[in-house]
Amino acid sequence: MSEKKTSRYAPDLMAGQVALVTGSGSGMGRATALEMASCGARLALFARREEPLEETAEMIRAAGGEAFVVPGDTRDEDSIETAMGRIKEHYGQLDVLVNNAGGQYIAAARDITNKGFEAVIRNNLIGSWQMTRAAADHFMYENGGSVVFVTAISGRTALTGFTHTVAARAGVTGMMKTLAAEWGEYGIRLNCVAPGTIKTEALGRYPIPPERWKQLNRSVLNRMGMAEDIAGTIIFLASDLGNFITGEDIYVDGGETLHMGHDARDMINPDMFDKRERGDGKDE
Ligand SMILES: CCCCCCC/C=C/C(=O)SCCNC(=O)CCNC(=O)[C@H](O)C(C)(C)COP(=O)(O)OP(=O)(O)OC[C@H]1O[C@@H](n2cnc3c(N)ncnc32)[C@H](O)[C@@H]1OP(=O)(O)O
Ligand SMILES: NC(=O)C1=CN([C@@H]2O[C@H](COP(=O)(O)OP(=O)(O)OC[C@H]3O[C@@H](n4cnc5c(N)ncnc54)[C@H](OP(=O)(O)O)[C@@H]3O)[C@@H](O)[C@H]2O)C=CC1
Repeated sequence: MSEKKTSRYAPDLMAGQVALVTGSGSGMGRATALEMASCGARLALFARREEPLEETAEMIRAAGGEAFVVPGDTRDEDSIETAMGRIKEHYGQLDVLVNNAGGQYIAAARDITNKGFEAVIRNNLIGSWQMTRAAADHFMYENGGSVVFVTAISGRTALTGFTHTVAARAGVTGMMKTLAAEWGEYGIRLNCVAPGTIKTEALGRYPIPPERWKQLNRSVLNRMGMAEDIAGTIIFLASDLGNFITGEDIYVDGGETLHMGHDARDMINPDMFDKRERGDGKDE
């Protein structure tokens, strides 16, 4: 028997709860699933590829937790229905949904075709809607629950090369707020977490070397975000700690969106505050 992993939160914070995390085979989804399990939640793990999900499940079980793999695609209604049915059969309940799955490609707006735009909207907006609607239909209208969406910092700032996903994420935030207003009466809370640049497997899929990511990093905390930084905030919102929070949008970006109107380092002297260079901060 392995030793139970120590949680940053109380080990019984989510005891008795079942949580479904999409995109939990890697990155922020995996970190969230692992930490929720260490808080006592029983996990349902959802993504397209089964193998990474099984790895996450093994990590949870090795730490003494409970996890169940339900492969599926957030864009495919049938696979969502199958997943909900299997969760009902296996756990009999669903209290928390984390809509974390997503992804896009980088392209200048003038190179994005209508088909490409629609594909990214389907992956990042419609997928989250379909998951949320199914969770409400099958479980949450009756028993209440909590839904957390992972979006992006684009609510506060432009992201050139990402027009399609910026539109999708803005759609998610608007949808979340409206659902929060409509579904409060069912005891369903909905919130967003907007990550800055987070060091996950996904960044490796861009043609940018790790050292370059450090230079590109604009967090005033002088380090890149880690998946655990996002997981902690998702759990805060999803669990009873966030019991009176709904319709909120929390930025977890290390100050990346502070937007200094003027930076005295650029205007006067790059060393006037300290001698560190951008991106040499503690990174992990
Ligand atoms: C929120 C942004 C913050 C950015 C901060 C920086 C940090 C980044 C964080 C991340 O988001 S990490 C994610 C990294 N990316 C990935 O993991 C890849 C994700 N991409 C996909 O999963 C798919 O490409 C898709 C977006 C879901 C589309 O897949 P789908 O199967 O639905 O469509 P396709 O048939 O593949 O393509 C349809 C259409 O879309 C256009 N297209 C797709 N891929 C590309 C590409 N790489 N480059 C240019 N265009 C693309 C294209 O028009 C396709 O049509 P056809 O040309 O094939 O007819
Ligand atoms: N890393 C970053 O800096 C930022 C990331 N984000 C967003 O945060 C979320 C998590 O990112 P991160 O952990 O970095 O990324 P990852 O790519 O590591 O994780 C995303 C996961 O989503 C799953 N997924 C993608 N599309 C679907 C789908 N249609 N149905 C089911 N599962 C799907 C993928 O698994 P599989 O392929 O097996 O389906 C993958 O494991 C994503 O939405 C991302 O776009 C936002 C801002 C910044």
